[in-house]
Amino acid sequence: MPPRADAERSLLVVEDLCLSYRTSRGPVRAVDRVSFDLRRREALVVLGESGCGKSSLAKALLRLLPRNVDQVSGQVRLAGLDLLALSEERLRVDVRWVRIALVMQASMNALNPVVRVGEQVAEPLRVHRGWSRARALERAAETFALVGVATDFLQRYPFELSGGMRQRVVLAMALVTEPDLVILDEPTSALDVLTQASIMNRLKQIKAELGTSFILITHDVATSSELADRVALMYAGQIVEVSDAAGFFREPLHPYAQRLMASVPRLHQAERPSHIPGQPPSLLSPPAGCRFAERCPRRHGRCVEEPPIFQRPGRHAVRCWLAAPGGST
Ligand SMILES: Nc1ncnc2c1ncn2[C@@H]1O[C@H](COP(=O)(O)OP(=O)(O)OP(=O)(O)O)[C@@H](O)[C@H]1O
Repeated sequence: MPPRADAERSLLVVEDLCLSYRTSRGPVRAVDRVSFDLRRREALVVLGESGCGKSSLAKALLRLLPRNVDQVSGQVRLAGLDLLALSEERLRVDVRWVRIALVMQASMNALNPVVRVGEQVAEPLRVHRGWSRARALERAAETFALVGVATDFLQRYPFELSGGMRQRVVLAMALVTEPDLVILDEPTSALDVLTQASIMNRLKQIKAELGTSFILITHDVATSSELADRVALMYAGQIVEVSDAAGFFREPLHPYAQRLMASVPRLHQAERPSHIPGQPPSLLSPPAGCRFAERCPRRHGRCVEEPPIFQRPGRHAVRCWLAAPGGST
């Protein structure tokens, strides 16, 4: 939980957020007591391997939930407004697209194939702000320029665009209403490395120019380092470390974070990258103690108990006994 002074400066404060799904094999707790805060103009990268709960977290923030969701609890406050307590109507009219836009995984493949992309980018302004078609198209053209798409592309259909261009169009759709926060779920994972880098660069410029905050969800350490001011590392439904990005990439404290960084290939590095042996635990029946213990080279007796979140100086928190006061991180 962020200290009070931080909470007051935050755009988004998430506390003890939990989400579970009903399945035929029992409840799956995909998001388990997740807490973090995000300031204006900040980019938080939620990093973690496939299945750790990143997309579920994004959906829980905006209550865009599949039917088999069993339970959502905790708090999500956007500038003081409690999103989990808000009526569905207010969430739809006042928050989604208007204040928080979500770009879902693979959404560049979900553009309407028979509508010109300019019209699709203009649509959120017509629906959520009631703007005329002409005014909305004018703003769509400005937003195309912002994301690096030539304005004559407004007239094109999705199939006439490359994957990178389609992804920029989807970003334009998220940015056109000038929301406070844009959540991007794996926005570039289907694209080649150069296109990924160019889109990340563009997001950085947009953050500086418009003051937009971002939550970027990814499994890719390299992509995440480009935009991140802060990093929240997820493992088996929980955030295990949240830290400023520079500190995280230089000297992560959680043993999972350390192993993850050691698994990333680097130039000018003598040792070969090492993969992390084993698998994350099933979210149907996670272990009672630390969830990483089974794969952890620094496991010790205390790890049979679940570690709480230990606050470190700065806005740094670690869910590991080694980070306890007097511990050896
Ligand atoms: N609708 C659902 N019903 C049941 N279980 C689900 C549902 N959606 C996700 N899960 C489960 O919840 C867990 C977290 O999934 P989630 O998609 O949030 O992870 P992720 O980190 O985003 O992974 P990926 O990047 O592969 O999508 C996984 O065990 C997944 O199987």
